Amino acid sequence: MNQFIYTGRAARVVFGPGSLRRLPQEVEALGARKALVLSTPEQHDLAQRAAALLGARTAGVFSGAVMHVPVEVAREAHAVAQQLGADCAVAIGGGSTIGLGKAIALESGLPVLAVPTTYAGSEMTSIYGLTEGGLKRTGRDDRVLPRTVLYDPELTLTLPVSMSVTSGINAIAHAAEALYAANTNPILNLMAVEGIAAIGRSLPQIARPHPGDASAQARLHARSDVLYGAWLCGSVLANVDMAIHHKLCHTLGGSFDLPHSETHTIVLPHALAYNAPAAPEAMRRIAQALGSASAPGAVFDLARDNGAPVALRDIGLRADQIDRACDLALSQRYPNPRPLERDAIRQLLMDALEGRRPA
Ligand SMILES: NC(=O)C1=CN([C@@H]2O[C@H](COP(=O)(O)OP(=O)(O)OC[C@H]3O[C@@H](n4cnc5c(N)ncnc54)[C@H](O)[C@@H]3O)[C@@H](O)[C@H]2O)C=CC1
Ligand SMILES: O=C(O)/C=C\C(=O)CC(=O)O
Repeated sequence: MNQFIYTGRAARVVFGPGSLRRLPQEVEALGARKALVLSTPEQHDLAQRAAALLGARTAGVFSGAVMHVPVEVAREAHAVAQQLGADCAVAIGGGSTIGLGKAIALESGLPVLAVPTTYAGSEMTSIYGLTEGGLKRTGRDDRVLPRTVLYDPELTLTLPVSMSVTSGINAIAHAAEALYAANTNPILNLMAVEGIAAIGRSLPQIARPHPGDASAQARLHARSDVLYGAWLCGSVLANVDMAIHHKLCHTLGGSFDLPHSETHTIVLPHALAYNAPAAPEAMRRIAQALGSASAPGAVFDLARDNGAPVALRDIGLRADQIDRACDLALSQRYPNPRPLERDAIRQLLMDALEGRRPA
């Protein structure tokens, strides 16, 4: 029998090709007069484009966003926002840039307008992450939830194929863990399955388009479908507890400096295999959404067949770091369908290190 608590989140979502053009209206609708535009150094030109669209509503551009939001960068960006008298932050980019917007909001309460250009899903969550002294901590605070999100699939056309695949699987991870979270509910399950299915069917079209699918329209259609899936997957992450998969990835990212979406992509099949005996219904739904008989196998194949890395060794982890990663991951308590068993988690990490396909 259903029994659940569901808190709807209040973000305004504008979705569709060309949505970026609505930026000035949407900043105005927030009641803001001066926006600080945030980006990574690599997306400085895009930030300048957003600033040009905003015209007199631009306070300035800060292009210093860095993955996992080091506290030093968060403090610097907050100081710049104060100096320039910004009353709103426009975060244009992936999870790193949106994370920086969240860090400013956490400190100052400034509203954030997010324009995501990857599939990480951070724009839909009130989860923030900050890294200090080699440790990443995450928290939840409603102040950091972006008030408005502009999803413009045209902005994702430049996302390299490799990053598109790993970022899409990062989004699948949110939905997969939602399906076995103790605090999930029927609405979230629907969104999770739909999100996984959209990403599962359209990622291969981005990575390996058939000759007939190579037109600009077909490419945009596939990008739009994956972005739609990412929106759903981010929305479900916002409402559930993160379990072993996300905790392992945060440990590997925060303490071993591994890249975020690649780490998610490699660890997810093994985290699912770990939890499979304790969460059979979630596995059935994930497998079905991906058109397969096995959830761990389907995620592994989606990565491998579309050119993503499948071994932690290949993105910089060494075998002699596994024990420390295991200790760090076990040093926190968090809900997980299967109890946290050291030997089995060590084996999970070894399998991920070597890139073995889960049985
Ligand atoms: N708080 C939350 O709910 C979530 C937070 N995150 C956080 O987000 C960070 C990772 O974000 P990601 O989106 O994976 O990567 P990212 O934001 O670090 O982007 C990776 C690189 O790709 C570039 N890039 C992004 N979009 C592009 C595009 N369309 N075209 C060309 N280049 C583009 C960026 O400028 C950057 O150089 C991590 O710190 C992670 O913890 C991720 C998911 C959810
Ligand atoms: O670091 C954060 O901002 C917190 C959450 C996530 O990164 C979610 C994820 O692991 O994709």
